[in-house]
Amino acid sequence: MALDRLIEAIAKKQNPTVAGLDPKLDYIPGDIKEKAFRQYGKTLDGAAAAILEFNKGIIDALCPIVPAVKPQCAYYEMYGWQGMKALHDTIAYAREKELFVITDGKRNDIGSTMQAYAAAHLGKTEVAGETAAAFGGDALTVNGYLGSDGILPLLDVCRAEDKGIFVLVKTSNRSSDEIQNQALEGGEPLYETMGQYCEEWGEALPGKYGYSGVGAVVGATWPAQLGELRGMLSKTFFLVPGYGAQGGGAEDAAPAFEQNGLGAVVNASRSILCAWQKQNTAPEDYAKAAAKEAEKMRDAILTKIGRIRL
Ligand SMILES: O=c1ccn([C@@H]2O[C@H](COP(=O)(O)O)[C@@H](O)[C@H]2O)c(=O)[nH]1
Repeated sequence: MALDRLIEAIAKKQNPTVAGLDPKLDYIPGDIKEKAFRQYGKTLDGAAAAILEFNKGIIDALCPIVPAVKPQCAYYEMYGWQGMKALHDTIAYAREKELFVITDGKRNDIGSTMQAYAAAHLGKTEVAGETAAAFGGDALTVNGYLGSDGILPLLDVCRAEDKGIFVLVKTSNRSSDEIQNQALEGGEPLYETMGQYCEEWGEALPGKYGYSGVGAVVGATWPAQLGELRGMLSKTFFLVPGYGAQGGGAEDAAPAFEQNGLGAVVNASRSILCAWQKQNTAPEDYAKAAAKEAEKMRDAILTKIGRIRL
């Protein structure tokens, strides 16, 4: 089961974090952009070339440190098909370096359309009897708020292709309580019900460490809810965004973990990608600065949760 691979990588590297690859052009050193623009002009091709070179530098520096990366589709889609090619090439490069790839697409739709998303991001696409993996990540973030028919098609693909999903349960953004905290008939907040669905959907994808292939997204910006959901959802592994730029810290993320240090992987994107700007590092050392920031994040979380034991 795919999340077993993530869990093993977390334990091997003693690092329960994932580096987000959200490569805005503003975060990319001038030299990389100028080189790409000289070759392709200030065009979508030029932007995509700069993004790919930047990402490769980040991946090279981070692959001994982090178990996983999380490219956010939006930052690639905004550069058209050229950006989507950079997403494809980034995923392929990260997997070559044996990193677990969580594609952050937050996809959802009716069942038939979900089959297409499942093929695109987790499985294979059929072309006249031949098949090919379109993007080839290891897991995809999805929105469960359309209900089971939007999730079930993914589970078949996850089982067949050894992939996983992370379902939005309690998102990190400030206004997530407007809808996700609404009390249902029994008085429980909506996010709890979504969490229970993750446990139910996960029964189809059991894993060897007690967690299923259906994970939940729960923000580090909501530590009380993180702890509450950790207590309720014993088989659901958490993807925890909101660390760093959104204000969450190690203490906030800690309730996502069990006593053995398992249970969650914490994401940071901007704080890692922009570390060179914050630390006032020379632009050519952007990847070293990212590695330093990733180590700092790892150490801060390990100080709170202790050694990770399988
Ligand atoms: O609840 C959610 C779900 C996803 N995200 C995504 O995670 C990263 C966070 O980036 P930072 O720069 O570390 O804030 C980004 O891709 C979001 O789209 C989230 O923040 N919250």
